[in-house]
Amino acid sequence: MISQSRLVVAIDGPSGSGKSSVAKEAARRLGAAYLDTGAMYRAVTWHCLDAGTDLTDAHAVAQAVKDAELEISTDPGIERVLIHGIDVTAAIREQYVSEAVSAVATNLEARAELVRRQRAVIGEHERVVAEGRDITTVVAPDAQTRILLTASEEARMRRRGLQLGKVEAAALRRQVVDRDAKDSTVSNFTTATDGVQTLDSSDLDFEQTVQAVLSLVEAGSSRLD
Ligand SMILES: Nc1ncnc2c1ncn2[C@@H]1O[C@H](COP(=O)(O)OP(=O)(O)O)[C@@H](O)[C@H]1O
Ligand SMILES: Nc1ccn([C@H]2C[C@H](O)[C@@H](COP(=O)(O)OP(=O)(O)O)O2)c(=O)n1
Repeated sequence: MISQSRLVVAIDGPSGSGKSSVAKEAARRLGAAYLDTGAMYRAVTWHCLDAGTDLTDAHAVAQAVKDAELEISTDPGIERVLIHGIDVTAAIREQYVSEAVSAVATNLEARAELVRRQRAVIGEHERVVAEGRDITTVVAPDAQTRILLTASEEARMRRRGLQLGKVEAAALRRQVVDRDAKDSTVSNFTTATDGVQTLDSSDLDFEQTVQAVLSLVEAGSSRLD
């Protein structure tokens, strides 16, 4: 039984490894809040594109992120992201946002601002599952359970292709492999650092992956008892 009240679970991994869907379901079953940090990067990217911010101007991007009024649901049953009061829940998943997001995610000042906000959200909740690229290493390195969720490139491309429906092979590769290559320049989500447990989901189905995460959480909490 997972008994202690304060619980922070940190999950990182590359695109299509199952972070969002698995972390959300694990949060539901743990009665915990859920923080999708990728949605925060996507939302501020949507805002920069909407405002016509030059994504090659690092100073302008950092300023736009600092000024952004961002609200994100932490209820695993409610997916909702607002920026300056505009509901961008669906828009942030569009291909043009996926292809632009690395420009913001590789801006170190923008990252520092979002990391600060992510830590604040995590601090507001007694129990929380947070996922992204740098949660186990930068945002919440003191989390009880830290997991690097991986899957083979082939499995990740297949999953993302099924999720997106009709999408050209080249666009799929840009959204998975090329984006990960850019994002890897600022965060390490390909190899587990000390104390981070690797969970390879290539040969697991969704339910098996959720169960594996819950087992790691259980093992982590029993170590603390
Ligand atoms: N272990 C798994 N086996 C099969 N499909 C999975 C598994 N984990 C996730 N999926 C599916 O793969 C797709 C991508 O998962 P997602 O959670 O969006 O990944 P990420 O957040 O890491 O990019 C989703 O449609 C999800 O339901
Ligand atoms: N903690 C995080 C979370 C996401 N990012 C970046 C990396 C990704 O390109 C974008 C979008 O993240 P998201 O998790 O939605 O990406 P997926 O499409 O689910 O793989 O944000 C990050 O740099 N750090």
